Amino acid sequence: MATKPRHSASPPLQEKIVIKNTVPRAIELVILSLLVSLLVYRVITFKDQNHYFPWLLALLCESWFTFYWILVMNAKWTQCMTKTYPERLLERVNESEFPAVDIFVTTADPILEPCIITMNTVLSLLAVDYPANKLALYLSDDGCSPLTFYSLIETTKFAKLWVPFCRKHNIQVRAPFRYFSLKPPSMKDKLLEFQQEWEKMKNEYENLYKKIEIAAQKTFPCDRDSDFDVFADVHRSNHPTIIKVVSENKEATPNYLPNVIYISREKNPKHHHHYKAGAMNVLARVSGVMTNAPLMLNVDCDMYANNPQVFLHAMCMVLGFKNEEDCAFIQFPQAFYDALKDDPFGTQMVHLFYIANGLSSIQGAFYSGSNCFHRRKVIYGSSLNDAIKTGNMDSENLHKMFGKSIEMRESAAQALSGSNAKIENRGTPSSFIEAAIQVAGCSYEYGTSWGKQIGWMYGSTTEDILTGLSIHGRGWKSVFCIPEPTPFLGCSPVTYPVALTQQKRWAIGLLEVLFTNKNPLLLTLNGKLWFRQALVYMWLSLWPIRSVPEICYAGLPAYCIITNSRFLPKISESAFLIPMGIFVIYTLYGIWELKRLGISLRMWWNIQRMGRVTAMTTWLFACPIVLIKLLGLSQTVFEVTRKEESLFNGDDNDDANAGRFTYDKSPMIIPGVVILLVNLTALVSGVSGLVNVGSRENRKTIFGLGEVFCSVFVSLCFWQFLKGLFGNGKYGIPSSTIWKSGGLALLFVQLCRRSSQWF
Ligand SMILES: O=c1ccn([C@@H]2O[C@H](COP(=O)(O)OP(=O)(O)O[C@H]3O[C@H](CO)[C@@H](O)[C@H](O)[C@H]3O)[C@@H](O)[C@H]2O)c(=O)[nH]1
Ligand SMILES: [Mn+2]
Repeated sequence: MATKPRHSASPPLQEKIVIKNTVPRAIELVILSLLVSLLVYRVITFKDQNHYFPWLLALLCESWFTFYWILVMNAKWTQCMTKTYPERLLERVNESEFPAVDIFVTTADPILEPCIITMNTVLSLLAVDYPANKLALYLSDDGCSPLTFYSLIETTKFAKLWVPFCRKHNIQVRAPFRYFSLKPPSMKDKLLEFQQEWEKMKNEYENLYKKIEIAAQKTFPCDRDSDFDVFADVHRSNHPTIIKVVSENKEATPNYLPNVIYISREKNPKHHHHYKAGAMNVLARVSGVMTNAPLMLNVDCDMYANNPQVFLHAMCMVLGFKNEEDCAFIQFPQAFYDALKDDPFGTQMVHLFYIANGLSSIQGAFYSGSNCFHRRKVIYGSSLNDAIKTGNMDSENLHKMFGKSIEMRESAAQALSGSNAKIENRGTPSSFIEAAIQVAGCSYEYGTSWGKQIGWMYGSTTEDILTGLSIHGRGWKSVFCIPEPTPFLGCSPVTYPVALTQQKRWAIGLLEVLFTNKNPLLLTLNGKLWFRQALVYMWLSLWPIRSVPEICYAGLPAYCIITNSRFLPKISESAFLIPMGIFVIYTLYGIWELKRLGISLRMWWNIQRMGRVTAMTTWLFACPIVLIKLLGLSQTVFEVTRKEESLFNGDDNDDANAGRFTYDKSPMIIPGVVILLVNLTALVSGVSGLVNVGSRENRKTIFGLGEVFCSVFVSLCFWQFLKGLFGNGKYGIPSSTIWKSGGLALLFVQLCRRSSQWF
């Protein structure tokens, strides 16, 4: 069923499609009623228990799971999708009236984020199907690396060949490393001209690749000329601002290259630089004074544009909504190239599809940090129906909010009032270098609203979620859209330790959100965040807290077997059907949901299994880390995720080992190993106990099949850790981790034995 057509003569540029969702809703309600029945059963039978402790703990955990299930149901209740029609754009608007877009690419470390990856992202963006005079690409380099700057110069030279080639032959994949790794196009039916140009491009790209590779091996990438002088003796965490206009479209011709600007913002150990959020705010300001486009696209350095029409899809939404309030930002999905088969580490997030579609029926998708078009005025703090929106801010207020730069204040006033649409009349970026350097200074933000009310928000290592939340909190809606082919593709972690680091940062950041003044519940009470949207934000922010009930529940079956008690109804009781029903229906439903997305059974299992493992390892760790931060004892850090140029470029040179778990000394896996050891101990002692029961007539086995089944299930979830206990080299869990975990497991078993006498 489609929503009401627009009352205009021309067909719509975008449409919201509501997807029928009756069966999933019914199943979810069944699961909910079973969960509630289980809680009721527990309360009623509480007094009949010999052991109160496991029963009470199970009741508490299941209450949490029920509450969480309601949050999930709320998030997925109505499924919507937005469809765009870029082919209709030109019927509506003249190309010269397309809004300008400032493109932000962030990179932070040329080693963790190899330059060639960043440069391919840059190339793919310079080559998109959009008038080049409407675009400016800003590369923010938090690594302050001359190599990145050198690579950008060389890449821009190559782009002068590459971009016309892509446009002329309508190439679909415009990141050369991907294009040339595809099967070469069959040349038989191609013109000789194409064949020659293809060969030439391939050679040119190989040259670029080699230049960057050779430069990366030197202490300084090239001869120091005047351009590179500024990089002499800089330290990445202590240096002045460096801004270089690498290429300028002086004549503003639609077919030339977009402006290309390199930025390395000032850093000083005395000033907190706020990681990516800080970089984004500098990008917003520098681009504000230089080009001030009404839209900004932000991508991580590894997210290349895989669909050259992505800007046109975005414009369908920018121009296609009658009320701009319906479209504060446009989020395209985060998808990955060369992703590990079947998602062994559970990092690819495909199962969040239904949540994203569910959000589309509320206030719209989360902002997820990359692949997102923002309206500049929304980033500048504009709320619906307020003075900021109408641009009625006096100069004093502008000063307070945006800082002392006159150029910044003027450009902000223009952006807020919407009068920046015609950027052609501005000077070229290079005429604003001084103003740009001023606003990129590390003390510029003091006493202003940057990071608090405007720009990217500070206070969480998932600045994306916090920033999106603050936008929704001001009443705006957002749009999520998945055109074909997938608009952006990036890297997902290819080793387990990298996945752990990423997951830890997410969990810390999500939990931090709850302790800011943007707590979703506060924003519903005091702001304009919709209640249901707030519940979805709660669902997300509570990920780390979830670790506590999950770990308790995973310990319960072991506890019961060791202490010969139970936390599930006996198999002979009809109430046994309740937990069994939940397990069976939930499992089948999960499989069916993912089947509909074309996901294999194996991948479903990996996602399920890693859901448990991640909750009990990295998420658990996030809780004390955030607590320590709240107590003011330390700061949280943004650790950059390592990107691999190609899956097989790591130290494993064959794909047989791709996706195999490797381990480092990270303490994060300890709780997982403990849970595994405890459950294995329980199973062994349980089975041997069963064997012995006959000989000890007065000792009746109380725990039942349910407990044993759960214990086996938990052990299966940690199967990779079990392999790690016996693995060699990097495939083995380090012995120090095993010893520590063993000790803790032993302690747990002893405590179980003792405690069973007390409860
Ligand atoms: O001090 C910093 C740290 C990071 N970055 C950049 O931030 C981006 C994202 O970092 P990455 O390590 O790739 O994080 P991921 O976990 O892969 O990123 C996801 O999660 C982040 C929030 O945790 C979001 O910011 C990202 O957009 C989102 O893709 C990269 O381009 C980095 O270069 C900086 O510019 N400065
Ligand atoms: Mn990333």
